[in-house]
Amino acid sequence: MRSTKTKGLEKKMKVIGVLALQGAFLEHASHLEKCLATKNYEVEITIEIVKTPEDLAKCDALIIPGGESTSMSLIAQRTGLYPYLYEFVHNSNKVVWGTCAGLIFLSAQLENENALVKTLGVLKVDVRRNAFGRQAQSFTKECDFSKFIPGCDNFRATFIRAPVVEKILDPIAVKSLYELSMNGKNVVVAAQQNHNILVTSFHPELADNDIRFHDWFIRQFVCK
Ligand SMILES: NC(=O)CC[C@H](N)C(=O)O
Repeated sequence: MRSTKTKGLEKKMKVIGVLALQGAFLEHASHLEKCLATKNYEVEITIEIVKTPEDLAKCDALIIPGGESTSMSLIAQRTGLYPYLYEFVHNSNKVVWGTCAGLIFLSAQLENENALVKTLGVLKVDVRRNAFGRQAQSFTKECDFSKFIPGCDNFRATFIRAPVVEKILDPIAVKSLYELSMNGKNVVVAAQQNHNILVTSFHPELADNDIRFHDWFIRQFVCK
């Protein structure tokens, strides 16, 4: 474990990577920077923009951002990064957070539009892509996440051509954190697998100046 000394106190160091093949990676980096600038954590955190296996090798945690999962998957394969990503996300000592397309990329099973996406297959769920429809059906909803983020009862969650978890394939490993009602049934839009994998259908990185979700991710997953 890497460590650093500040004022005589030994602090563990952790590197949070943001996968930068395509999509909203800069927005995640910006929210993480705001967390580091305004909050105190028990570990020393640095942020790494990840494009190569060398970048990924530095990381303890990885955020896979929103974008287009088909493009993300194809770019990962063409750049040769795919096997390194596969190994990383299947390593239980690593932390991973997939948002939107990142959720799709991590999933074991796709209900639809699966022809061109080679997923990383680690998240034991069945996911429906574009579950709410196309871009025109994208929306922002104020959500009460206080059941798992204390006090966070009014988070403005943005859903952009969002996927949903239609079925949890391993209910021991995967816990639903938040659900929405869709066509008379509940669908999962935030979930955790074991202690180290978080997925959200929505984009906390697009919540203007609201870093509560990223702060919770750092405390709940990265600092643990
Ligand atoms: N905002 C997003 O990441 C959209 C995901 C995209 N609709 C897909 O299926 O890959």
